[in-house]
Amino acid sequence: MSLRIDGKKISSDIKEELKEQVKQLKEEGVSVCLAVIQVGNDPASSVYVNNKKKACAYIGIESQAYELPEETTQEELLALIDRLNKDDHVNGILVQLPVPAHMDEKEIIQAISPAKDVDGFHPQSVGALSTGEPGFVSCTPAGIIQLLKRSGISIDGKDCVVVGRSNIVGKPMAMLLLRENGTVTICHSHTKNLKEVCQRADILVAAIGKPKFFDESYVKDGAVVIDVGIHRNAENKLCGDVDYDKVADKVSAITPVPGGVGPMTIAMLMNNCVEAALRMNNR
Ligand SMILES: NC(=O)C1=CN([C@@H]2O[C@H](COP(=O)(O)OP(=O)(O)OC[C@H]3O[C@@H](n4cnc5c(N)ncnc54)[C@H](OP(=O)(O)O)[C@@H]3O)[C@@H](O)[C@H]2O)C=CC1
Ligand SMILES: Nc1nc(=O)c2c([nH]1)NC[C@@H]1CN(c3ccc(C(=O)N[C@@H](CCC(=O)O)C(=O)O)cc3)C=[N+]21
Ligand SMILES: [Mg+2]
Repeated sequence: MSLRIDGKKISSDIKEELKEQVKQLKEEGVSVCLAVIQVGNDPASSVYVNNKKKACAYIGIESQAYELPEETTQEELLALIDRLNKDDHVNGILVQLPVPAHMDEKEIIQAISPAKDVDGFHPQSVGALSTGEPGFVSCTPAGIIQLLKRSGISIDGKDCVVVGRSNIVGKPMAMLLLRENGTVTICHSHTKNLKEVCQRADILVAAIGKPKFFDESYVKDGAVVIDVGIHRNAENKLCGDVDYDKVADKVSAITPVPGGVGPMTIAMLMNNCVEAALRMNNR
């Protein structure tokens, strides 16, 4: 029997804590406001953006939604970001990724003030994470650390294998596991003997974006498996990078998709917004 790590429950515990904190702050005259920018209308992005708005409403965070047309120019988007950077009422700014192909994602990320970078994607935030300075941490990996901690799973001294090296998931994940004193290996598409490397993991984080890629042959008996992948099939059913049914019996703990890492990403975004408001008010 393995533990099914309940991200839905843990994220709702965190949202409950944040709701209480936001209520307290309001009484002290401090409000929290997140600006969410979506360019174009990719349906998957719209689902996530909606989940973010709902979470804001639940916690008592004001959300401003900017739904810009696909044809928006880079200059128009940069002008909006500049305006939001200067608006003292706005604490967090998020540009939903991916942006349309004609836009420069790197320049957009760098335009957001690090003080409002609740996604933790700005190079200054990334640098702060790696040197241990205060700064915003990418929500998905931060959420995974919370899932482990709140499930009583220790990271200290464990062999951690992260498969995937994207700037928003794999790399910050590795850095956070290192900060928690894990022994960290990062794998990617050039890794030789991927299966053998994964079989050594006490904690395996799957973030490659390939549906049900990891079956029982990739995991050690009793390992902890974190599934970051999210895929929607023709019947609108969600699955992860891990073949849950094949892996679950062999491991000590595993996150499901949906209801695992995804809800935690949203909860950590809310946490970063509250953090941004606290800092802007010198708390
Ligand atoms: N639940 C959540 O909150 C979130 C979920 N996601 C999901 O997580 C998954 C990963 O997202 P993201 O990090 O943005 O993905 P990217 O596509 O940016 O990165 C994928 C990474 O996986 C590596 N990779 C791809 N195929 C293989 C393979 N066969 N063997 C080993 N490594 C491989 C790539 O290697 P290389 O660098 O060599 O190309 C790359 O580093 C997606 O399914 C995404 O939808 C993402 C963000 C949040
Ligand atoms: N600037 C930016 N910041 C992001 O944080 C960001 C982004 N762009 N682009 C896309 C990825 C993906 N992402 C998810 C958020 C919530 C769920 C989530 O709530 N998942 C639910 C299911 C949701 C559903 O029904 O589809 C679950 O797994 O249970 C998933 C994925 C944030 N991302
Ligand atoms: Mg994120």
